[in-house]
Amino acid sequence: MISILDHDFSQLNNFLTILQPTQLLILVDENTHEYCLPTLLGNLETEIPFEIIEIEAGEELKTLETAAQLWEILTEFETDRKALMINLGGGVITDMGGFIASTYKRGIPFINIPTTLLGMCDASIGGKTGIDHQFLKNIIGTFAHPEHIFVFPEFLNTLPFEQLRSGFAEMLKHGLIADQNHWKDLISIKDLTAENIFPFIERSMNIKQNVVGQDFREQNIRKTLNFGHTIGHAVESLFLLKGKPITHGEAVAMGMICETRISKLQDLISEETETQIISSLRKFYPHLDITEFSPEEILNLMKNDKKNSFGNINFSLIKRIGNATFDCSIPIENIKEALIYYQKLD
Ligand SMILES: NC(=O)c1ccc[n+]([C@@H]2O[C@H](COP(=O)([O-])OP(=O)(O)OC[C@H]3O[C@@H](n4cnc5c(N)ncnc54)[C@H](O)[C@@H]3O)[C@@H](O)[C@H]2O)c1
Ligand SMILES: O=C(O)C(=O)C[C@@H](O)[C@H](O)[C@H](O)COP(=O)(O)O
Ligand SMILES: [Zn+2]
Repeated sequence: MISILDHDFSQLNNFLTILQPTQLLILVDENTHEYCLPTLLGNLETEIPFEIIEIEAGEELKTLETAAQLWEILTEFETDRKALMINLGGGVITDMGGFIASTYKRGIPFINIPTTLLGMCDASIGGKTGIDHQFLKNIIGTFAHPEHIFVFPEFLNTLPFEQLRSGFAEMLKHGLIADQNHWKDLISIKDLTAENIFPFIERSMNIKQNVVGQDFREQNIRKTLNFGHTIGHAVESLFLLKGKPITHGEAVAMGMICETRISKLQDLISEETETQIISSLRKFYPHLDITEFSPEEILNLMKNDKKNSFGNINFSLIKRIGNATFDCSIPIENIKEALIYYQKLD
């Protein structure tokens, strides 16, 4: 269940009164500690004891090492199964916090309070939790729904532009895979500001919720939410590995350009549609220099994509704007051609 709330914390307070957890564990990173926690604490009306757990910000921390530290902290706090984890942050915090909560003592309840655009429109919804391992994105994780998602759009006021643009990529993806009008609305935005994006956030949340509602464990249609991620995740991992992390949304935007090209190479879309999608994405996202990565390196990482089966790299592709398909096994030559095409766009 999702509640979008305009500085109204009463629903959250009522939720806590009804649930009566034994303890609150509020997971934050250094930035959400500074920018979001004071608002949350200033509005919580509860006698339930709480602990603040802070980790450093960034994808680099979404690891097994951090997970082990967090599990240890919970045992030190003697956290029991009736405690509630509150994930206050972006996708790193909700992925990591959801993973810790869903595995500690085989699972304690958790709620997500997303503080980034990406978290609000995508990561906090749908119950995919997890961590990266050996630079493979989300390779260890669980499917576990939060008890509730509380969205306070005011948290976007302190979000840096690059992070807003990152979340916007997932919104564009929602338009491309499920709703032509949403895509049109989004690409018409001239200036990417929280104020301009705000009217379209709920539509993105609904698209994600609707898809997840049909296929929680990603056996079929949920794979369309992974459009842009087969290549995007591999490239995101490589930048992380080289110590030059990029945002998830930048990687997904690059992945969507390549996977749109693949959709064309597979004759799923016309040249006109291909051009429209790629030129719109390029308007919002700077070109990524991937020349230091060979196509083989990228392909190698894609071998561990979670959508693969029987040794095939399976893609989710576009059939038309607002409609996607999945489980498309693509010849290696076409994948390489799309990567070379992207390099030449610079
Ligand atoms: N589970 C899912 O369905 C899902 C979906 C999409 C992405 N993801 C994952 O989410 C992660 C990316 O999430 P993200 O983009 O939110 O990154 P993030 O959590 O790293 O947040 C981005 C940056 O913004 C800062 N920040 C957060 N809220 C802020 C605020 N209100 N004001 C100022 N700064 C703030 C953070 O400290 C961080 O530095 C990736 O690991 C990605 O794989 C998961
Ligand atoms: O919720 C989903 O399903 C998605 O694919 C949404 C993606 O935007 C998100 O990045 C997700 O974490 C990717 O999942 P993964 O299974 O490819 O790790
Ligand atoms: Zn994503």
